[in-house]
Amino acid sequence: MLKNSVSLFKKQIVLYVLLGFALQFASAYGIHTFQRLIDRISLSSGLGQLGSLLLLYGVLLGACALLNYAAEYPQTQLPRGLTEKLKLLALTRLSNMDYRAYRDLGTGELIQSIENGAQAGAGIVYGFYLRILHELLPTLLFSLLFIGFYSPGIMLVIAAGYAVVFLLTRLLLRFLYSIKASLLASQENLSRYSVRGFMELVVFRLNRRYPDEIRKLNGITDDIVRKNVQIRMVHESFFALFELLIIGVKIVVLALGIRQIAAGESTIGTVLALLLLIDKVYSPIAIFNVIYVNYRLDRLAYDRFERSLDAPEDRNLNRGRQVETLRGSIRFEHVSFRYDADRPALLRGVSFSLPAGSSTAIVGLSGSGKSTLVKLLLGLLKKESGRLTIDGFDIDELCLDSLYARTSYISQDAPIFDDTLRGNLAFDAPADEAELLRALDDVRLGDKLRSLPEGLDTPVGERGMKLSGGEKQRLAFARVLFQRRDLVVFDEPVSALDNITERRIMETVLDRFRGRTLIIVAHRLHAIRSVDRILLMRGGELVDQGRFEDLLARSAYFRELWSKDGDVQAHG
Ligand SMILES: Nc1ncnc2c1ncn2[C@@H]1O[C@H](COP(=O)(O)OP(=O)(O)OP(=O)(O)O)[C@@H](O)[C@H]1O
Repeated sequence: MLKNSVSLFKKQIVLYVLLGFALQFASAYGIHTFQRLIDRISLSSGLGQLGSLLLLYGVLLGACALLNYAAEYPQTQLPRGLTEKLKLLALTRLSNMDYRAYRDLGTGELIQSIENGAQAGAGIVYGFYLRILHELLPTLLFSLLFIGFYSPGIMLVIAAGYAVVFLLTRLLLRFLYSIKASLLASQENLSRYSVRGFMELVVFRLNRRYPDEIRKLNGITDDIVRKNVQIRMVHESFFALFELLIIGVKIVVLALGIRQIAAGESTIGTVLALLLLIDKVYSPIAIFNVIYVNYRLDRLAYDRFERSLDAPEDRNLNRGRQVETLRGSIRFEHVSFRYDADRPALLRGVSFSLPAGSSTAIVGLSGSGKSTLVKLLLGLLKKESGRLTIDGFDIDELCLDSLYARTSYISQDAPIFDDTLRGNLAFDAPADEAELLRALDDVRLGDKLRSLPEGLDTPVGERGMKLSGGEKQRLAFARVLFQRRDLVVFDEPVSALDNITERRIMETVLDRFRGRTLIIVAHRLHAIRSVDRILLMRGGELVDQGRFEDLLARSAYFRELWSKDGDVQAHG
């Protein structure tokens, strides 16, 4: 992902590096010009040329200021741009991810890991590689060039200083590495616990868990603050030691310089220029050590981020035979599936065949595998064995994205997302307002809509929090009615509806989708009495199938379910 995001900023990167070389050349040449100026004045020689030297010095200082200003543009754009693009690339990867791998990711941890990882990725590119190319390399190159010109012997003192700095850094890194690793883990934990606390107010309030949750988060926050302070203090100790080292080198150079001036072997200008160049030549090495430490720490966060998104892609989401038209005949032949390799298969040898344009209900007790079956049929989960065809084509050969263009699905868990009513019905696609209203009227949400001052532009809140459970389900129904796709799959769409609303909506749905393939997972059997076929699931097996009356007549298990359903209706 890092390479992809870098390739988006090629031009800015080249500009940034060139500006760095130009700037450091102007700066080092400026010091050299300064030395010549001082020597002309102190030695009172050639004062006639002072004006042109002064002008050159001014031009070089001015060029430094302008180049510094010009560098502000890529300097601001690159780190921000790289961070944001990495986040987008993370979402792109997520959008193609295998559904099961996605289910295994924890939202809170993932969000924090993406935030940390995107910043770390930008830190690696901008804070490390580009800083070396833009600043450290040119500074070092031009400073050494001019120092070599004045006094090659000083290079030895500089080399000895470099060795000390490197030894210090190695010690530092080992220490910082372990603090950073545990800091990242604490940050992800903090995010995980706070996200669940923020999202699940009712669960935590009614179970009276907030004081404990806050206490737990308090401990983690203290730990994060402590580790951040530790990292900072260790970093700063390096700078303090480094400054002492430079002071030592400068005193030695000054002492030698004074002796040489007294002996007439050097000039005041040369000693001043050397002192300035020593600062310049050491600063890249100090900066390098700090950014190298940061680079290694960023790598830690970035690798964590890559790992969390390093899940397999859905192999036929965007590949395979395009579904141009969908008649909707579905066939399962001895299909088996398991969630965990070390546990027995959940679905075993399931076989059935649904003609195009028929309506089917899948019924059975909780945990019998109904939702799993539906997710296999939609290609979200992949079967372990057997054959599953849609319109005669093996689902593994179909391009799922083209199947989804012709399919509507309402999942069991909140099918509503954070947007307006209009957004939840039509996403961002332009939609005919009258049609949207008709769909809302069909699910008895028309009156509610007309009472809202913002109408279709009313926000529904995160996961539809501003709607009742039944309104959420009805809004999801309205989306499906509005979409009018060829294959429609509902996974327990009516659990939050009262009997009267449920019956009306089911009648509307069966009527509107007559002639299209309709599959409904249902707990309440009275709602699906009129479907063409019922699949009866028990413990991961398809134990019977047929019309409602036929099953009632021949299946004791179906009668048992029906009698429980009757109890609910009688008491509900
Ligand atoms: N991601 C998963 N990993 C492991 N096991 C899972 C996973 N999802 C579901 N299961 C298990 O598979 C079994 C069947 O689940 P499924 O959701 O298909 O049942 P269901 O018949 O739709 O139940 P319900 O009527 O309660 O929705 C359950 O025992 C469930 O715990």
